[in-house]
Amino acid sequence: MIEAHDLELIYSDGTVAVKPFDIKVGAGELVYITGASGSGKTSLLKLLIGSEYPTGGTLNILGEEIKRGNTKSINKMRHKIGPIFQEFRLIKGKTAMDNVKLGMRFIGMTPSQIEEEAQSVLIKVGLKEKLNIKVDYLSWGECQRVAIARAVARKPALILADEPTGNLDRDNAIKMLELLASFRTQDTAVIMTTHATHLIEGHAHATYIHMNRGSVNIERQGKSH
Ligand SMILES: Nc1ncnc2c1ncn2[C@@H]1O[C@H](COP(=O)(O)OP(=O)(O)OP(=O)(O)O)[C@@H](O)[C@H]1O
Repeated sequence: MIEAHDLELIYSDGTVAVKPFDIKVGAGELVYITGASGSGKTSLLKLLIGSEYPTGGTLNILGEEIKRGNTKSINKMRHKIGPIFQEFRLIKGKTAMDNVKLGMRFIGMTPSQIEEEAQSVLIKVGLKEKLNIKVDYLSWGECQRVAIARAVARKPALILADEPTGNLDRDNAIKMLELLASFRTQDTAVIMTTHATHLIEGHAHATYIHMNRGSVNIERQGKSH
């Protein structure tokens, strides 16, 4: 799914956000990217979403070579991933259902399949009562769930979430981590950044990417699936 060799990201002002490292992520893996504030977690995730380009090394995601200028490959890759951004990027004035359905436009389902799938995923994330409410009237936590539903309804091969526990109290953070981990299947890998190391430590069958000032240390616990 992901294969990186000597992958590096240095921003144009010279900040070394990700120091060269190698990794392979296979189908069905659950990967946590952890580290202190400013250690490079979001920068690494941006490389994996194709919103930053490697300044060194190679990166292949879902069979596409990710490098500056490879627009076609990057667009192809983006169609196969489900990103969940910190700021959600929902469309205001549209309902939860509409937001999820808009994310499913290009995946070759019939309108009735789209309707059915969008509804089923929104129910799975706990929004059965809010399907037809405009996102403008939903709470922060509910908007987060709409964003998750929109990402997973496309049936992506890779789900990538940036700091999904950020604004949540301990109990809700645990539930959110469990919800995201539940989308891992034999064909789908789930990757997320998180500050909440105390909540994920010891999770069997997970890969941990520990970041420290751009240095990357990878630890695998148990089998990946
Ligand atoms: N666009 C940018 N240009 C230059 N430097 C940047 C840019 N974005 C981030 N940085 C710097 O790169 C380093 C890593 O930042 P990054 O946002 O990846 O860290 P993080 O671990 O995700 O932090 P946080 O947990 O606070 O979100 C930091 O020193 C940050 O200031």
